[in-house]
Amino acid sequence: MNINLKNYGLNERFEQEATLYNGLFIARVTEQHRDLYKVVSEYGEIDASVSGKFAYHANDQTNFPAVGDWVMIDRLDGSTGNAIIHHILRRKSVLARQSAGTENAGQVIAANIDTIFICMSLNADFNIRRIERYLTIAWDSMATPVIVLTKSDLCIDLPQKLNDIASVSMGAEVITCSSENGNGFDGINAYIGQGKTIAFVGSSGVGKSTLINRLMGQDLLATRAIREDDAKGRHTTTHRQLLLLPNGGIVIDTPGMRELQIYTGNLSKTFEDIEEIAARCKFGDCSHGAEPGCAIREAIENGTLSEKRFESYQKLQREVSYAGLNARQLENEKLNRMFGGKGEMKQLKKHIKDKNNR
Ligand SMILES: Nc1nc2c(ncn2[C@@H]2O[C@H](COP(=O)(O)OP(=O)(O)OP(=O)(O)O)[C@@H](O)[C@H]2O)c(=O)[nH]1
Ligand SMILES: [Zn+2]
Repeated sequence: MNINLKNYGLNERFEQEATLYNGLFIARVTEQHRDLYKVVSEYGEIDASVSGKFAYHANDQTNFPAVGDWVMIDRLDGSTGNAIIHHILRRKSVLARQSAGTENAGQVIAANIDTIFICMSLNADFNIRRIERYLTIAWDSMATPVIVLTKSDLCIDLPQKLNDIASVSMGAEVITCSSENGNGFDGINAYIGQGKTIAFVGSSGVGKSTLINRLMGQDLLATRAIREDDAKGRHTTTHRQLLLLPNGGIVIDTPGMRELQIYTGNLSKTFEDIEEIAARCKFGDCSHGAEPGCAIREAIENGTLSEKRFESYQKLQREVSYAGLNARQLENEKLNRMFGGKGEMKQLKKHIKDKNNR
């Protein structure tokens, strides 16, 4: 079997890094099941696991391979047993689940994604705070976030909603679409092409599966309507975590992406009370520090809000550090946090600029 890994997103940067590892072969992780991986190499798909040494030195969860990672394996032929993964090539982007407050290391959901489509439906699911959280996760990942407002066929007050979104989108493009009538798919397709890796996040039921099916040109993923019809679960066989789009491009859709939705969804619910109190602060941009008329500090003083709870809320509000920055400043902030080296930074900046100029 001879597979063109460029279709799977292989580029010069990874090819070059791979030359550092003599005698090993480059492959991309297409599936993860606990300790067992599926990877695709030039010779096709093969089962793989990490070497004992690798596991020993990987002191936290984020150092283990994830779907989308480029890895170096010791064989191309599975007839002599699982391939052994010896190295992960440097990740271009990392989508990780934010750990709630504490020192818990994050968990990598997928790696080397170019574009994260943050999906929100224009009817039932519409929630600006949730978009902010997803945006934070996406900016942190180093992938480019694009906001996709789904089910436009069901929306009656689009201008108002677009207005609300504009106040938080911070430079991310906003696309309005409908899988029902196909509107807006040109906007999505602009981010799709050979070797580009994309992913869809968003609450359950916003239409991610429907969208992916439409892009795939076939009903590959069971949408909710089908799952509900199907009490016996005939359609619930696990689907592929990495899909090749018919006209080029790669979709990553792991179970972790689905958990990400639940996780962020819960956060929003969990801190509803604090957001309600904060809405009563005298100043809209109150930092709940020394400002007069701060409803949060008042609530902590009179005991209606626990200080601990407010602290954990603040920890989760990583987006606060982004507030007020424009798109360019945001990119710089991200790059600064991610890289020390100037060369790589320059390269990345150019890359992002090219992307934005498209
Ligand atoms: N009217 C309308 N309905 C849609 C559209 N897109 C999806 N739906 C419906 O919305 C429901 C949920 O869609 P899914 O694609 O299963 O949503 P999902 O985001 O994949 O949900 P999870 O798999 O639970 O994460 C289904 O009944 C779809 O038929 C749309 O553009 N317009
Ligand atoms: Zn306040």
